[in-house]
Amino acid sequence: MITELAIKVNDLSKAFKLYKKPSDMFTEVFLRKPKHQEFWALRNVSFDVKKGEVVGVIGRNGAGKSTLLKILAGTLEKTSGDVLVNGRVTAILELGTGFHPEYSGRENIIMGGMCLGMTKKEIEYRLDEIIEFSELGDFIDQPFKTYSSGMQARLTFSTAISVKPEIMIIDEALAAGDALFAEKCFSRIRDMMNSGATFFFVSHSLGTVYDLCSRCLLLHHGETLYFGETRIAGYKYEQLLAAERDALAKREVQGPRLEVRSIDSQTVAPVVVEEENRLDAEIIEFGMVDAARRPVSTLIMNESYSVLMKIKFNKDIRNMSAGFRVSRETGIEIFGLDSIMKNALVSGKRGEIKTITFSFTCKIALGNYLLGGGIAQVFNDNSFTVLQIIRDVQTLSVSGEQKFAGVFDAGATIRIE
Ligand SMILES: Nc1ncnc2c1ncn2[C@@H]1O[C@H](COP(=O)(O)OP(=O)(O)OP(=O)(O)O)[C@@H](O)[C@H]1O
Repeated sequence: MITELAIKVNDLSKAFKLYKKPSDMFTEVFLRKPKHQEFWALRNVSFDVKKGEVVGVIGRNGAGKSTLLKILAGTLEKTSGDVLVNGRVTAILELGTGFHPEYSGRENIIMGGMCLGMTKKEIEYRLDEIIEFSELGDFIDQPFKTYSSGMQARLTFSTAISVKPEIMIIDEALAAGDALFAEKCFSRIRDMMNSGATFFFVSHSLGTVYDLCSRCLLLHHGETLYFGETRIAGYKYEQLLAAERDALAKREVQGPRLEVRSIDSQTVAPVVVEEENRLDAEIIEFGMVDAARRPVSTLIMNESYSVLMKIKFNKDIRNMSAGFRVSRETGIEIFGLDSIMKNALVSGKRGEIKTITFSFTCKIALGNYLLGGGIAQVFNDNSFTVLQIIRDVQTLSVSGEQKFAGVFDAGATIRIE
């Protein structure tokens, strides 16, 4: 039933006209000579969002996410297709949209609230609550133009949620706030979800999407690559990223190239493509799994996981060390283990396949990480030869409730005497 839908988009396309120089636009308008090229930012996108549903939009830069949100919010014209938005919409598209740079935060809340359809009386009634939520303190009376992007995000979000929208459309606005403010917003979003509000939002953080969304739209070059179950959308997005990272890291990887099989096939762990050029031993499967040994890419704090590594021996090898690393996207290693560190060396005969399981409890901070691994042959004098290194083959994100400061939970305790 259409009334149960908050958003329905059918075959939506958007073309932008690109002109080589500004004068071409005038030539086109006045002389009626076509002087533009068409660029399709969205092509035949269809999906629907049920009332009370939280749907995420993911995709690489330029995929068409903002264009889609602007069309839904009514600030951009579509080229073709049907768009139905059923309910009172509040959109946070760009930080500070509708706010006046010279006015103070307080004045902008009043103006912004009125733009969102509140009466002056209603806003004045809620003003203290909005300022308190924004945590801007004394800065609330400073001009908006002096605010950092995080402070702008605080004011924008605090004002927008005060109207109690039926449908909330958010374009990555929360990313500008710090982690604590984002947490507070997420908890408010959860409250609003429970009271039946519909959310449609863009995020570059898969952890956030996994945390909040029931379904997810993956856009790629303006087209729908996938719409449906959030984990599958996230996995397909990771495949895209991994393929591009793989292309970049190709020169660093020794041995055969890795590919990630589709989640629709039987196995989801990365699998080696067969090639002539065999290594003495090679990693044929590698990836993160949960306690039930199902492949995962989102780790929940304090739950148990394993890194599985399957090695195939192409000749008899004695004493091999296998290892993995979990790193920040900046390259800083956060944790890992080499089997030699635990005096656990792996040996095998030609044709044999061995599976190594590294188990751990997730004690790292919320955020995104990369998983890599490698194998090396260890000799009697403790020297070694690297056989294969696979860098950053999987993107991981950690979610849950963080009850420690920094990047690692060392189990610090408190005693008050
Ligand atoms: N006004 C415009 N005129 C011409 N091209 C545009 C315009 N707005 C967007 N585009 C193009 O449309 C494509 C989609 O842009 P959009 O901003 O929707 O991407 P996005 O997925 O939101 O990217 P990001 O993650 O970087 O915010 C891009 O190639 C962009 O250059």
